[in-house]
Amino acid sequence: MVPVFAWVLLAHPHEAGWRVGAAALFVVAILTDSLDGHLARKHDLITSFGKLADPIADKALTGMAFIGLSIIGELWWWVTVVILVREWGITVMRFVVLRYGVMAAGRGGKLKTVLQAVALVLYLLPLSGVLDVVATVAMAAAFVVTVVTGLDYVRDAVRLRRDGRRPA
Ligand SMILES: O=P(O)(O)OC[C@H](O)CO
Repeated sequence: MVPVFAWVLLAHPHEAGWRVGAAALFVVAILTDSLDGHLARKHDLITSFGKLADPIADKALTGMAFIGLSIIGELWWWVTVVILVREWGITVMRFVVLRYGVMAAGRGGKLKTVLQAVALVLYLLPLSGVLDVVATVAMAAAFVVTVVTGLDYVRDAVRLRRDGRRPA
């Protein structure tokens, strides 16, 4: 679904209908990812693989949205670059500390994904006026929480490595 979303976003970036289509595809994709995790928890099917793979699936989708929005000139590149460095840096770190334990997504990481999703949908939609301001505020909140939770994960990884176990 990520390539289809990217195509719809980039094909006609300044036509309102295509932007609404891109936003709708994004919502379906992110809800599918979240339903997947919900079902795994509900049916007690949580695996170490799922703990590693789920955040990667989220990042593929949100990463494409951030890059696409910067390509079409809707979002500063520096915001996209900082967020991508945080997201993929944490992913690499998860694999580096794997021998000490699986660092699953925490509450902060989940909140960050929700905030990013809300901000991205608002940016994908062809909004104007006060809603444009709401979108900017949502993106600022998502940016701050993304950076802060990234630093939290670094602290957790250092602890995990030092103690040789998963942090509480
Ligand atoms: O911040 P992360 O890397 O834990 O990612 C969080 C996930 O996307 C939540 O499902």
